[in-house]
Amino acid sequence: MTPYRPTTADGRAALDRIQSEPGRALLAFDFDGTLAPIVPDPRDSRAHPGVVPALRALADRVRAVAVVTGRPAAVAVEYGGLDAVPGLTVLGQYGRERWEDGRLAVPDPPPGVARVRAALPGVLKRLGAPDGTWIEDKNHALAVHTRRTADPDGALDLLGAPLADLAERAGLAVEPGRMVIELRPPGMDKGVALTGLAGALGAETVLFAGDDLGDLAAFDAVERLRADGVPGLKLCSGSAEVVELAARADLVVDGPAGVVAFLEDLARTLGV
Ligand SMILES: O=P(O)(O)OC[C@H]1O[C@H](O[C@H]2O[C@H](CO)[C@@H](O)[C@H](O)[C@H]2O)[C@H](O)[C@@H](O)[C@@H]1O
Repeated sequence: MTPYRPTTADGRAALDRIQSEPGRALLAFDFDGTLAPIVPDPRDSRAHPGVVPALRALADRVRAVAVVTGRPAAVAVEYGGLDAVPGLTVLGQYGRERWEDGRLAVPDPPPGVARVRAALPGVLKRLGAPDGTWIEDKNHALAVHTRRTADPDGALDLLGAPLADLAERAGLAVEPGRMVIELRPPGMDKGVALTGLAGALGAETVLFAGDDLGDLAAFDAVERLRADGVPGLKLCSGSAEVVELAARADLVVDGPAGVVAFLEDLARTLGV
């Protein structure tokens, strides 16, 4: 008997279905904050040590396991050691990139990304961005991180409106996240990515686990799938930093360690 009981009837129905018919289920996960603990420098991010064993155990029993991340797909694979999970799909850059079996499909970035890349250092200087502000260049997107400044929230307040203006002039979208503002191509989000993957796989049940604002689009997608008769479970990797996801989730666990414990329990329930 599993100790995990979703607080919603829809969530309980979905978890029951995953347990009774795992071969029809898609299990999809965000990376940072869900599979990997949050760390000050994004380059130091690594999956929780329990992630790969748990995903490997489940991969043989379910229809598919996927990671849907704002990271470049290859970076998530490297930082997560995810190439050890057989059959895993990684949709990177909010679904623009696809990694499978060591093969990576990446479209060209739109020209606005190069314009933002050229302008961003000058914009941050003019605004007086505090020490510790860091630009992460993801090739398809630029992320401005404030976690390592003295006042991360204050820095986000200072930078938010001007970066939104810069993104708009370059034809890019703004993606706010945990102590970060991303300027990225519009037209794709984790909901579009998850819906497309679930449809392509013919998944009859979907679980999505996330922790950050960019994961709300995937929660929206789970709700749309439910309305179409596909049971879905919204799992939140909870933190004090983001409360919006917990409010929308069927089940909240305590950060990446809680996600791993949930996956280990699911694997035990499935007899693997
Ligand atoms: O979609 P995700 O897999 O959750 O990726 C979202 C962004 O995560 C990374 O930033 C976050 O994690 C860092 C490492 O723990 C942390 O330092 C930072 O404050 C967080 O915002 C990543 O750097 C971004 O590129 C991702 O888009």
